[in-house]
Amino acid sequence: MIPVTCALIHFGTKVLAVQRSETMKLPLKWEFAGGKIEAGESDIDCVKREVFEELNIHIEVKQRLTPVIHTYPDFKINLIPFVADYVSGDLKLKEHADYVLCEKDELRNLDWAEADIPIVAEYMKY
Ligand SMILES: Nc1nc2c([nH]c(=O)n2[C@@H]2O[C@H](COP(=O)(O)OP(=O)(O)OP(=O)(O)O)[C@@H](O)[C@H]2O)c(=O)[nH]1
Repeated sequence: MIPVTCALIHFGTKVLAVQRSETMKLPLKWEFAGGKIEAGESDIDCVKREVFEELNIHIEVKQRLTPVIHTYPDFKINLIPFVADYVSGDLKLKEHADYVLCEKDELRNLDWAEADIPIVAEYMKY
């Protein structure tokens, strides 16, 4: 099972979602920025590192949501979500096809990676 972190990043009242590119696994699905935990790395250090690598921004982690274990046809992940605030940096997409800043109730309209669906549902009640 692959441990993966992701961040629901607040920009004021909005939250950031990113779209996977056509060449990534789960092409064109929406997700929260993040990635695989490296050996010896904490989950919070991981999410901060991945967000900077993917988006060129710094975040402050505020809260951990409930992890989701999800089995895709060819791999299984433990997806660990964090709510975070944007701190600094110009947002630049390094890997993703697109991004959107959504109000909470707009998140449901995106075509999410399956593992993210329970996270979006929990965040609705947050
Ligand atoms: N970062 C991130 N990954 C997610 C989310 N939901 C979800 O199913 N994943 C899956 O978790 C896996 C690990 O994320 P990653 O971004 O480090 O991996 P990747 O597939 O881009 O890299 P890879 O091609 O080197 O394996 C991906 O296969 C991705 O599809 C999410 O919200 N954020």
